[in-house]
Amino acid sequence: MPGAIIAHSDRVPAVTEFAVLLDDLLTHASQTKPASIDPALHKSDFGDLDGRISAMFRSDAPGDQENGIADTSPKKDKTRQFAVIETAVRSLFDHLIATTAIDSPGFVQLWNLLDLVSILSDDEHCDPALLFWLIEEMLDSQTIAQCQKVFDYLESRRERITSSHFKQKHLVILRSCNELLRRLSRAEDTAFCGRVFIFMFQSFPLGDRSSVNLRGEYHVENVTTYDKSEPAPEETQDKMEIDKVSTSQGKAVTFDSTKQAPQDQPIKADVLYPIFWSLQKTFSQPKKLFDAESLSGFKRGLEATMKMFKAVQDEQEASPPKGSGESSASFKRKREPDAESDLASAFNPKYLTSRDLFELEISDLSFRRHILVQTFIITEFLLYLSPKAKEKLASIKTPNKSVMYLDQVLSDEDVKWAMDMKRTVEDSLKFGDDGPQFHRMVDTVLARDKNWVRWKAGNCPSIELPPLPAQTWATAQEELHRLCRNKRLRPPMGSLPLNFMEDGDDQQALARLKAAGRYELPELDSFRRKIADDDFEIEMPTSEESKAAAIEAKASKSWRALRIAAKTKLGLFDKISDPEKIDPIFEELEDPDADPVDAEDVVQKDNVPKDQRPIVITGPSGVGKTVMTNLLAERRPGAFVRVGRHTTRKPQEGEIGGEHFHFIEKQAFGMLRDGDVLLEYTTAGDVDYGTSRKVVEGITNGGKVPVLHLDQEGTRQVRDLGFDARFVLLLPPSKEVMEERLKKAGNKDDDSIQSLLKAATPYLADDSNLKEGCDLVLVNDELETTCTNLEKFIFGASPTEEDQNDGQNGESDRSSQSLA
Ligand SMILES: Nc1ncnc2c1ncn2[C@@H]1O[C@H](COP(=O)(O)OP(=O)(O)OP(=O)(O)O)[C@@H](O)[C@H]1O
Repeated sequence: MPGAIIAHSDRVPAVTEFAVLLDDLLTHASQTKPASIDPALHKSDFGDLDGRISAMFRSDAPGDQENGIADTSPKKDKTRQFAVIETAVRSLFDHLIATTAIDSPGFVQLWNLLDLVSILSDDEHCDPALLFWLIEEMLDSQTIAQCQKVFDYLESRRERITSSHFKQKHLVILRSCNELLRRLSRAEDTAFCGRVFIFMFQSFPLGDRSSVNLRGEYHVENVTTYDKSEPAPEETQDKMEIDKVSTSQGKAVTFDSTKQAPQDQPIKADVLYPIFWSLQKTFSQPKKLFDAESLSGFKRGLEATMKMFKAVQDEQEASPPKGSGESSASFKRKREPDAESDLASAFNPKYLTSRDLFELEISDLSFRRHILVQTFIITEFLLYLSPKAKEKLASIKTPNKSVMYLDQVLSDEDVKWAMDMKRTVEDSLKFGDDGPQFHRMVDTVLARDKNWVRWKAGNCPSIELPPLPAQTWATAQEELHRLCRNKRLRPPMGSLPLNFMEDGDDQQALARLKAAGRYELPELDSFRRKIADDDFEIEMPTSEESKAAAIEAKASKSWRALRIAAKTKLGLFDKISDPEKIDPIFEELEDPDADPVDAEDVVQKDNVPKDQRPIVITGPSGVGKTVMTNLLAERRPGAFVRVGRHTTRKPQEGEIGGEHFHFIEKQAFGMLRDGDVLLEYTTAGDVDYGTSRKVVEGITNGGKVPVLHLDQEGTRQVRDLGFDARFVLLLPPSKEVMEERLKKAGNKDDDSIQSLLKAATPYLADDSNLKEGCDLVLVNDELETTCTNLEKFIFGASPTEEDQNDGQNGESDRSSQSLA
């Protein structure tokens, strides 16, 4: 069929000649692939492609002489070759497009032609952008439905057609995709829009700024229309709750908090309806909040909405809907039984805003989540205007002022409002069986988005690291050699430096020298966790230095562990295939009788409880979590390991990095949080705290029981996540006793002691909410007794009455132990 066009296509002999070749190549290819887009054709499907093209475009080819266009300059040769191929390809392309329907089997000729052009452009026989010029024309000439077919082709070949010469192609790709997006309706062609976006995201490098919204424009065309008329006349009592105000678009109804009827009671759904939908305007154009009046109206509207959401939630909690979080008594209208289980049916790019649907909608969990996510985003936007955020933005070197809103600074009162609102939204997002996970997902996505916002504010600096200068490379290698040399020259193990004896008097020095720890071989298993900690640091380094130190420390620990293991577990060395992973030596030997180490293991196994789930100890700071865990670890050596939280603060006196806390920089903490590495994270003032999943897993894998010390919020988070642990609440016996103990400890000033006591107030007030979800509640009166009770609980024995009496203090209402 292509032959049909040769006759009328071109009068330039070289073009005609190439058209003949094209015809021949496609006929050959059509024997390989008779119909459909897939599979893609490869170079081999076209026979001796290179040979035939080179023969045709040799500068002394006969056609050139005839046309008087022979030019020996290679550049002109290339230009001419590109022009000839493009003209011939376009002729055939135009002909095929004009004569063949995209759905007909004959259209495979066009897909084959595109594959051929892609091969020609990769091999630099034609202009690299030719394929995308043709695609662009094709998209222009087809209906939306037909364009989907073109996208089937593009998606199936994406990697291949974008892998080389991307620079020459990227503008055409961008232009065609944007043009297509302009034609698509976000509401009706949502899925197709998504395909186009995904194609762009996957084709363009991560740091490419071509499709970044650098001017910070909002998609304001997506207008949400709703019924702005007043509520039905019978709602007379609610009339006092509403106050009509004129807005720029006409009449809208907003909520007047000053006339608000009963506190904490939501207003009626019909009254809320216009207030609720009017929020959409601000969601789609947050810059409206720069106006003080709009901001205060928006705040009131949002508060009313959240109050309603909370009421719906409370009702649903009291009488959980069957199945999927549906409405309860007061929200009588029901949906189809399993409509919600189908995500596709729950998703609609446009809100349905009929007044009749409103009650039904707000009783629907997935609908509320849409609004909550919008609210979460807008509170983040407001907090981006806070003085603190402005301070951070001030450090940007080449700021993109259009997305920084430098002249807008949020007042302290509004910052507080935004923070409170964010907290309320977060609580609501956690509602429902999968709520905690949903909240976590939203939080993670938005935390990552903040990084993009900052990148945009910094004018999209390159995220590619420049190649290392040769000199740096050479220096690093030299340093490496030096380190290796040093290692070989190290003194043999055992002759460790003795200068620690120089401190203090002779008696002290002698005592230090005699210290049992100096002569005992460390337990092999003790290296397992330490190596896991080093691995963690290597994977998620705080800084380059700490990574280098961790690599060195790991090598040293691995070497020492291997030496200890060599005495008893040499048989396991065979299992080590990678010198970086010496885990096999921590396994048990297959024949327990032959291994004396097993005797120790038996003892250790007695120390480890049957239920090896982590223990979470909650309680106010200063209640005695640390002493309790230490005592437990002393009584049951090797069985319990305290999980050090990661924190962004500096170490305090007596705190050991890696044991009490893992001290890291803010940026590293952000990476852990964004990478979903943390089981829980909380912030106190400016300091972040969080527990790494990996640290907990490292301890559990080592056959020990992790003990986590968490505050109320951290405990709530791990519980929400469904973390399988045993929860123990430790309470102070009384304010006076706690104060006395803190004073006795002597490492805190009066102010700190007072603030610790203040923070402990809910725990001293016997708040029943605190006890919810706890497996054991202990009052830390007499340390030994409390620890015994804890031990009994952990090892499965029920506390005796005697135990309970033992632990009682003077107060009649605070027993030392109760199993929740
Ligand atoms: N039952 C007890 N009897 C006497 N002193 C105690 C008792 N429990 C704790 N203490 C003392 O109270 C002080 C605070 O205890 P500890 O450091 O263990 O509290 P914590 O809960 O771990 O605090 P943080 O959460 O701030 O680390 C310590 O000096 C400790 O010796």
